Amino acid sequence: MELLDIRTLFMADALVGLSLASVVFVARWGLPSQVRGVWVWAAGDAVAAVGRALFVVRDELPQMLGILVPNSLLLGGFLLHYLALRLLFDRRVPIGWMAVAPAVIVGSFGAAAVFNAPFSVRVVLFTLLAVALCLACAAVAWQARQRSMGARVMVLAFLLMAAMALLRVVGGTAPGVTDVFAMFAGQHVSVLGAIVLQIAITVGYLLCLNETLRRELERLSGTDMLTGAYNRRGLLAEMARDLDRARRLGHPVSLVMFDIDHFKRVNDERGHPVGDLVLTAFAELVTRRMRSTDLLARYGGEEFVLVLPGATSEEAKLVADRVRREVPAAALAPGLDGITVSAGVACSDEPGLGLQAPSLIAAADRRLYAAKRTRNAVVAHDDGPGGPVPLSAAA
Ligand SMILES: Nc1nc2c(ncn2[C@@H]2O[C@H](COP(=O)(O)OP(=O)(O)OP(=O)(O)O)[C@@H](O)[C@H]2O)c(=O)[nH]1
Repeated sequence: MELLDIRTLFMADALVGLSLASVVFVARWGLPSQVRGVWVWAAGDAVAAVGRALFVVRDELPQMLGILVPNSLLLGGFLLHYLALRLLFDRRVPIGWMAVAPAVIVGSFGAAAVFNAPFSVRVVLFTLLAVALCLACAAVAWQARQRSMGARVMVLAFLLMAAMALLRVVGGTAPGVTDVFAMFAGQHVSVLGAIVLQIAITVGYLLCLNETLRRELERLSGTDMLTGAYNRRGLLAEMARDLDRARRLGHPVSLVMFDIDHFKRVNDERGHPVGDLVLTAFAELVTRRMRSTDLLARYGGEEFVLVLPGATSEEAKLVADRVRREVPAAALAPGLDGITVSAGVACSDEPGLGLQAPSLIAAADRRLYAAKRTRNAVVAHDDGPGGPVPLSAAA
């Protein structure tokens, strides 16, 4: 082990950190704006790497700088990683915390330099702060562990990093150890471990980025670009989850299929951009009245599907009829009121339907077709050989 000079290992550690920073920095190009904080992570790797490199040349620096700057940069790297993780996982950034932490780091190492604190005191100080920051990073990653393999890798690596920092205190505070480059027990293991763990942490972060991108891609491929509602693909994926949940909990699921009446006339008389406004405003109107567990999808041109988990047929009829009554007065586009909608309602509780997407959609579609006979109507039943009868129609 003596063959591996500690300064050389510190330098290798710094070079690995700079390489990781470059990889993350380059990976950031072309990412959608929803993925936040990637450059903060790269900056964290780079800042910590510069801190490690400064340790190597610290004998050339005045004592004040030699103690204050490398320690602060190393701990600053952890702080930036903490911030980047909160941004990546869409957690609120604790502004107060982010302002206090650098002041604590700089203040404590400034004091250590001014009062020429012995190495053992500085090691304990560094370890306390590093362990606190590692645990804070592990805690943020822990909250995302269920949906992310990368988060699990990071939790493990941050915890090992904290454990290694604690072990280093044992050798670093032993009698006679006066310098960061002293050959104390565990010194090699701790520097080599830091190299391996910083690679593991950044690999975990890149995995998280990949998972975030995959989720975003899935979201986009299931979303209707114009209205922001689900598209047919998104509807089927989300509905499968709702139906599974309903099977487990023994709840019904209702489905309403809406169709805007005479929509072609809007396009023909007012133009497609106004038609687009009507579609968007209709989706907004329904969304404002939905529960958080309901889902709205644009099923086709001017056809929308509203899924109501837990709602009975009667409740779904009320929802559909409320929308039907509100739409004509809503002025879905400037100067354009009097638009009407028709709807077909189906519920899994009805005999012959059950918790199956195709049968619910087919029943609601059949009833919508019946409602279209009069338009401005809601139909919730198939009614005998004469076919479905509108439950409610315009007076
Ligand atoms: N502006 C706009 N129009 C669309 C879009 N998708 C489909 N359409 C139009 O929707 C209209 C649908 O017309 P029809 O199927 O005849 O239905 P309708 O005029 O509403 O008649 P009924 O349903 O019988 O009341 C067509 O003119 C399509 O061009 C879209 O994304 N934007």
